[in-house]
Amino acid sequence: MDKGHVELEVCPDGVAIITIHNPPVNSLSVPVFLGLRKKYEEALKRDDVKAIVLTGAGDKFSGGFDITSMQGFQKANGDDSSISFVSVDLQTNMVEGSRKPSVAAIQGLALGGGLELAMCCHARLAAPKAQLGLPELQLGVIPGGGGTQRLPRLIGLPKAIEMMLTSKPISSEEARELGLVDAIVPAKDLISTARRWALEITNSQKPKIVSLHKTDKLEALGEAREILRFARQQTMKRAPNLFHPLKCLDAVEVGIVSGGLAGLYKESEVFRECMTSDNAKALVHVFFAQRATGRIKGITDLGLKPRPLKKVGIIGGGLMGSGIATACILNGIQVFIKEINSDFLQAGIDRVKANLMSRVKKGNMSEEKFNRTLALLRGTLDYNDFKDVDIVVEAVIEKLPLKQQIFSDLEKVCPSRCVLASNTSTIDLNLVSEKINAKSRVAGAHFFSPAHIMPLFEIIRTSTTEPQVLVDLLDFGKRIKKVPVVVGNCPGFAVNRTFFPYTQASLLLADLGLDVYRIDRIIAGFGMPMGPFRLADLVGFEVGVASGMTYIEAYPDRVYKSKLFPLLMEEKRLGEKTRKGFYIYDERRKAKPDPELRKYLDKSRSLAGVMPNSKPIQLSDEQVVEFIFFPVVNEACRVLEERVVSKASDLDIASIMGMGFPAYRGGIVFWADLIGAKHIASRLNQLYKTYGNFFKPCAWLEHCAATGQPLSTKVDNNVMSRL
Ligand SMILES: C[C@H](O)CC(=O)SCCNC(=O)CCNC(=O)[C@H](O)C(C)(C)COP(=O)(O)OP(=O)(O)OC[C@H]1O[C@@H](n2cnc3c(N)ncnc32)[C@H](O)[C@@H]1OP(=O)(O)O
Repeated sequence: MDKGHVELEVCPDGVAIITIHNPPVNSLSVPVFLGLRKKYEEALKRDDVKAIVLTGAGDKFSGGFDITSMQGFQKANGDDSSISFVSVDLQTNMVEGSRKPSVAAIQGLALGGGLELAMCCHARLAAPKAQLGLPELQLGVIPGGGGTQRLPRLIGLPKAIEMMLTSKPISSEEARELGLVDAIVPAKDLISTARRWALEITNSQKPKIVSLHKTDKLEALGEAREILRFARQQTMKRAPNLFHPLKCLDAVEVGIVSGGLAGLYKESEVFRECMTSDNAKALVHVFFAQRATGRIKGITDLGLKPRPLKKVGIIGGGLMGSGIATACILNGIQVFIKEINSDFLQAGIDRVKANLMSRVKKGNMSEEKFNRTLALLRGTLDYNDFKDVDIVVEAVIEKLPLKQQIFSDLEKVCPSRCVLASNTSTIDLNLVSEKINAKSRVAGAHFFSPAHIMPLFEIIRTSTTEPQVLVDLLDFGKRIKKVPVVVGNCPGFAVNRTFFPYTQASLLLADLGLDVYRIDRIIAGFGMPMGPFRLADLVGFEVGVASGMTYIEAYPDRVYKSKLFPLLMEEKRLGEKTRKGFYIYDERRKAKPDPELRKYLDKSRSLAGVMPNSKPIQLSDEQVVEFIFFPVVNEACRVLEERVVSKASDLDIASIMGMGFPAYRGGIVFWADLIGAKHIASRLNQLYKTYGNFFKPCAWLEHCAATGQPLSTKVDNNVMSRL
């Protein structure tokens, strides 16, 4: 596979243009670094070269270090000898330390190692709207090409720390204001201006700035230490399970206390250490897995192109319908929302307005943009406006006859090319489409609530869904900035099905005498956005119980039926919306533990009768995590076994985007493989002996435990059989 190269062209004015070629983002692979060294050696040696312009081919400077090689280094257990020359020998001594000035001509993006390379140059010119940033932390590593040293010296510590810790890029315009970029130049004039600039540095008409030696933007030592102390505190609060952000701050501090070069050595040491951490492996896996969800054998490799998408029809303006409508109009797609009467319609439109207004209130949307966005929404009480829609998403209550009627109507009124999708989360799509002829146009479009915020978009294919329909829905998902994952048609589809044991195992633990608030603390400490009981309050018990019933009916061999929900519901404790569930809520919806919960727990425990000798069981935090997540892994294995997803990494992404499973653990299957099937199966077998079938390991898990095969290898042939 071509891993890129570097070209050198010497112009008549004595400027050498060194260009990185490695599409699509000019990433810095080993051959690119070797090429840079070779071309720099040549340019520095040649008498006809007075100055250098460094740039990227096409419309991008560089997207940074080649992340595929990072996976290679991880597999080689951190052996990075092939790039150990980069930070000091190439970038610091050869580029930055050279007598001949270098000017970076930045277009499109300069991220990670790309920006680090640019910061070694003696000036940086950027085309408008380029993106500049150090996003390494989101890959579980730290900037390893001098970023921890040069960025603070160029723009000051607070902003540099913010850019590194958040991984968020800034625009060329902001970079110019901060001093990271010396001038903004129209793209067409970028190279010619950079050439002139480089010659002016040679002629001492412009300063030759060595970033690593700059001190004017650095705070005094005492102040710098205070800034770092505060950043560490915030980091520990925000990401208590991650060590690499703290390590990044350590590298910054060494540079401030002992000088830039000492900082570079510290940075290299930390970079190597982080690269082989489980978190970096997980986050790099997530980077590629997320981009792979849209590639499905037998669907996206058929040469089909998405059909034009201008108008979407949505049936139902409830919570889901209004959320889906919001996601569409936010991304420029016209929406017709249909309701059964004008009151419901108005309520639906008001929900969309409220969704948009919350952006305005947070300062993320102007009034003008609010009005422009809302103008894309139309309400209707009949199907007249559905004559030219491209996709319809039905989002009404979970009643099969109603859905069947709607699909019959849609088949009559919508154009024959129109995709007919249902947002059902529990009903078999084959039943939804049973009464229509156009079964090939039917698919599931399962959003997660709130639909305009949650990133996952499950696309459900039935045995009759045409590939073209899936290609259209994949495109729709991308257009509305979701991560689309195509899954098979089974109760709960991929995500809800995999996670149904999550709530049930938690309920069993509660019936075994564990404190529900402790369970929530442990699970939130593991990295979930909130614990299972807080989540149940948020979702609402009525919804929770209805979906729980689906699994009890579909998978009766492996469910746990607790009485806790019904007991709470009898007293109208329905969760956050009634301000009483497992927690009690004040007017600002802040959750507080409720001492009254005890009586419901006692009753549920006595009805369940699972506590040995009526005494609570004792479990460590780690055992609680295993008790709750190992049954989830077990169900994930069944999902793989039945080929509900086309590859294990799709389930990883679905668990992260749909359930909030921590990305730095790589997703449910990746995490399980790090632990190993052997330990998981053995623990589940112990629990199975004590508590029964709910924990019985499935065949695929047992097979992997016996053979050492990774769980993720199940669906490597990318064929879905469960449709
Ligand atoms: C030593 C250093 O300090 C360490 C580092 O530099 S670590 C790397 C730091 N850089 C990054 O984190 C940038 C990662 N990339 C991105 O954020 C985005 O890809 C981007 C903003 C560059 C482009 O986004 P977008 O236009 O939406 O395209 P996107 O689909 O993400 O990427 C296009 C292709 O380039 C690949 N790609 C992007 N950045 C890459 C990189 N740094 N290395 C290898 N491949 C990369 C993607 O995998 C994708 O490949 P595919 O088409 O086969 O799926």
